Amino acid sequence: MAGVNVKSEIKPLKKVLLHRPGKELLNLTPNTLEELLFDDIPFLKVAQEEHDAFAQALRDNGVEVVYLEDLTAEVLAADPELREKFLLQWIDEAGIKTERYRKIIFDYMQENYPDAKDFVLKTMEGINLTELHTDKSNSLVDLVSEASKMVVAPMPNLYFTRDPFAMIGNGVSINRMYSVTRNRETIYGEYIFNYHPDFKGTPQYYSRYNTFHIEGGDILNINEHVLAIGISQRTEPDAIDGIAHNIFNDPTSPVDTILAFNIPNNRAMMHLDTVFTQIDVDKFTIHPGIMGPLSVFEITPEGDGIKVHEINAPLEQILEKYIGMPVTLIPCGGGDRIAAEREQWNDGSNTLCIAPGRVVVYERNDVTNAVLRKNNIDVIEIPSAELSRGRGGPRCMSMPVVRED
Ligand SMILES: NC(=O)NCCC[C@H](N)C(=O)O
Repeated sequence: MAGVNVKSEIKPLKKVLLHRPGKELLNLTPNTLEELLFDDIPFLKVAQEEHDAFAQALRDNGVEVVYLEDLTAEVLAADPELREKFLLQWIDEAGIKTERYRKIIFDYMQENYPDAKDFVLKTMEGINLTELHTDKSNSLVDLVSEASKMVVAPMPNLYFTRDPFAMIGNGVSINRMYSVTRNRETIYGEYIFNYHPDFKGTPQYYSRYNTFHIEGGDILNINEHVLAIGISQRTEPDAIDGIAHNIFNDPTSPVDTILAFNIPNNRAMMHLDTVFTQIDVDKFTIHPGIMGPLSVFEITPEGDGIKVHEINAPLEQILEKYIGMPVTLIPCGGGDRIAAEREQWNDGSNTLCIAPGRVVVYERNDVTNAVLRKNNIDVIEIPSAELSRGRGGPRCMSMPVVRED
C-alpha cells in the first residue's frame, strides 16, 4: 500500500510505522538519561518482546506493520551514492567536527556495515570510542565529552515513531524537534519521504530545518477538515502558525480548521497525546490534570494568511461543535487523583485507536483500562514493564500511515 492517508484518529488502521527498539537502548547510561529523555534503562530483551507483542496485536487486527529501519534500508540499498550522502549528513549531525574523525567514522561504517539494514541499525545504536581503531596518542578532546565514551550518541527514542514525522491527511510534517537528541531522528524521515518509492512526492507541511519546534505527539487528525495541535513543551505556537499556512495553502488538503490546545509545559504532559486521545466517534480519554489550565484557539484561513481566536467554552462543547455530536471525556485513573497521576505517568491516556471503540493500551494501567471497558471500549492490552520507561505509550510508539476513509 503506497502513500499516506490519515484523516482521522479512529477510523480502521490499515498501515502503521514502528521501530523495534534495538541496541541504542544498550547505550543509555545513568549520566546520559536526562539528555536522552529517559527515566530509567529498559531491559532490551524484554522491551523487544513487549514491542513484538505490540506489533503482533496490530497484525492480528488486520494492520500492515512496516518498520522505520526497513524503509530507510530500502532507500539506501537502492543507491550507493545516496547512502554516502546519508552517512556524511549523519556524521555531521552527530557533531563530529574534525576531518580526521569524520573520515575514520565514514570508513568504519562503510567497511563494517555493508548490509543496508545493519548499517541503518548501527546509525541508531551509535558508536563507542572503543570500536574505532584510532591512534591513542592523538587528542580526542574535540570528540569525546568526559561524561560519555560514545563518539556518536545513540538515538534511544526512535521507538516513539509518533514524534519525528507526522501524517496529516495525505501529507506529512517532517518535524523540527525540541531536543538535540530527537532532532537527529528526523533524518530517517527526510530520506524516506524524499526517496522511498512508496512515499516520495508526499506533500511536506513542515521541514526539519525550520527554526520552531513541533512534534507528532501534539498532532491529532480530528477529521478530514479539522486538525488539533498541542502547544506544549515540545510544540511552539510559531510552528503551528507556520504549519497552518502550509496546510491551508495546499489546494489538495481539505483541512480548514486547526484547533490549538494550550496544555501545561512539563515533562509528564510533554505532548497533547499524553493527556488527550480520541478512542471512539464520541469518546476521548483525558488526564483530569489539564482541565483547569487548558485554553483552546481556533485557526482558520483568511486571505493569504490565517485568523486566530480563543474559544471560550468547556472542552466538551468545543469538541461537540467540531465532531457534530455530544462527546464523553473519560478521565485517566477514573475519578481518583493518585491513580490518575500514576497511570498518566505510564501513559494511561496514550491509547492507540485502531477502529472506532477499539484501542491498544498498556496493561499496567488497570484502573484506566477498567474505566474504558465500562464505557464499552474494546481494550487490547499489551505488556509494558520495560517499554514504559521511555515515557511513551501505544500512541507514541506508532505512526499511522494509512487509515480507512
Ligand atoms: N508522543 C509522545 O508522548 N511520545 C513520547 C516520547 C518519549 C520520549 N522519551 C521523549 O521524551 O521524547
